[in-house]
Amino acid sequence: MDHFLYRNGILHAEDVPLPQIAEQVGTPFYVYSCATLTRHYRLFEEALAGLDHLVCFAMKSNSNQAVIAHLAGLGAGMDVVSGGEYLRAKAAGVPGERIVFSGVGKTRDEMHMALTGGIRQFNVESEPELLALSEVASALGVTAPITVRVNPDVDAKTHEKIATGKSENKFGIPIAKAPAVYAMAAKLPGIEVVGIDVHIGSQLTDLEPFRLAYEKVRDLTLHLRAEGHDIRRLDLGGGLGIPYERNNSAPPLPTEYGALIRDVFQDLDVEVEIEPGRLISGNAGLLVSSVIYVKEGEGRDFLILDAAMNDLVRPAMYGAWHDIVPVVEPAPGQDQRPYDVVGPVCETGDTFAKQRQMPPVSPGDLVAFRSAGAYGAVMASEYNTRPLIPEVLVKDDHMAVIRARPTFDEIINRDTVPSWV
Ligand SMILES: Cc1ncc(COP(=O)(O)O)c(C=O)c1O
Ligand SMILES: N[C@@H](CCCC[NH3+])C(=O)O
Repeated sequence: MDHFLYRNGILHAEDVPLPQIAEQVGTPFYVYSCATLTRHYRLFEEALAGLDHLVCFAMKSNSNQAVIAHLAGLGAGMDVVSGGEYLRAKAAGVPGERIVFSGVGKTRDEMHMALTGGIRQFNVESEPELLALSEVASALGVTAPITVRVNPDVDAKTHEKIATGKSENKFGIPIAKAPAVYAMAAKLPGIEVVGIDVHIGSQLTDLEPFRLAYEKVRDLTLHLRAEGHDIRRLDLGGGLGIPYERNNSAPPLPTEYGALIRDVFQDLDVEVEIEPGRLISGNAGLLVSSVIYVKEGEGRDFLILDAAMNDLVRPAMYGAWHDIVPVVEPAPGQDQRPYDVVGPVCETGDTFAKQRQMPPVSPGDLVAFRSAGAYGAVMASEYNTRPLIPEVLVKDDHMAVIRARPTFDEIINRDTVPSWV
C-alpha cells in the first residue's frame, strides 16, 4: 500500500495535492512519501523480528540524501556500491558499522575510503578483489571484515538484465569454488572472514528462487564452519519484487519472505542481513508529468509528455510497465482509449507505453507514473540537455524540494571549453 490516493477527485501525495507541487516546482518531477518509506522499511523489520538482523537499504534504488537520511533515522543500514554512495551514506549519518559495500569492481581508492571511514563488511566478488583488499588493508594496518558473495547458479525468474545469480552473470564467486576462496581468505593478512553473501537478482515475484539459493547458502555455512571458518553473518541480498500493475497478482510480502528466511536459517545461530531496495522505495514514489500534445498518428494517438526516457528509463531499458494515471480522478465508468505514451527525446525508444488504455487526456493535464520511486531518479540522465528533474519529499501536509532543477546556465557552465577551441 502506498500513500498516493485520490481525494476530492485529485491525486494526493499523503495530504499534499499533486497540482500544488506541480505549481511550485514545474513538471516533470519525482515525489516521494515519507509515510510509505517508513511503512515499507518497517515491514522488513517486522518480518525479521526476533532474528539477529540488519536491514540495509540498497541505496542504488534511490540515493537522494533526504530519502536515505529518513531511512537512516528509522535505523536502516545501507548497502552501497560505490565510493559516492558510501559518502552519501556517511553524510546521511549512517555509521560505518551499518554500511555494507557490494559490487564487482571496487577500486583500491574505494576500499581505502571505506576502511578509513568505517565499514561493516565488504562483500567480495572475486579473488583479485580479495587480494587487492588485503593489500590496501595491510598497508593501512587495519583488518577488512569480509563476506564472499557466492553465485549459486539459480534462475531468479526475472528480467534477464537484472538477474544476477546464474553462473553466466558477472556477479559473485561460483559457489563450488567458495571453499577454496575462503581458505585463501583465511590466510591473507588484513582480512577477516565474517560471513557469506548472496544476491540473485531484482524484481523477484516468486519465493522459490530465494529458497533454492538460501538452501545452498545454508549448506555452505555448515561446510565452511566444519572447515573452521567463523561464519557468523549471512547477507541474503535484496530483490523482493513489487506490484507494478494494479490488479496484477501481488508478489510475496516481506512477511512471507521473512518466514522463508526463518525456515532456512533459524537454527543456525547466525546474524542475518538483507539489502532490499525496490520494495522500500519503489511504491514510495511517483513521476508526475504534463501532457504537451496529443498527436493523431496513423491509426494511433500519441500522448506526448514532458517526461522522457532520460527521466525514467525503465520502460525503454527493460520494457518495464508503470501504471500511468491522470492526476484528476477519472469519473467512474469513464470511457478509456488507447494511447502510445511517449516523451520528447529523439529516439523511438522514448516510449513509456504502447496502446495503453487511459481515460481521455488533454494538453496541460497532469499524469502520474506509479511505482517510480526505485530506479527512477537515480538512473536519470541529461540526454538531449534535459535537466535532471526536481525531487520532492512529502510528509503529512508538508512538502520539501529535496533536489531542485538545475538552471541551464549551471548545466552549460559545468563544461569547460579549452582555449584552443
Ligand atoms: C547486491 C545487491 N543488493 C541489493 C540489491 C537491491 O535489489 P532490489 O532493489 O531488487 O531489492 C541489488 C540490486 O539488484 C544488488 O545488486
Ligand atoms: N535498474 C533495475 C534494477 C537493478 C537492480 C540492481 N542490482 C530496474 O530498474 O529494475
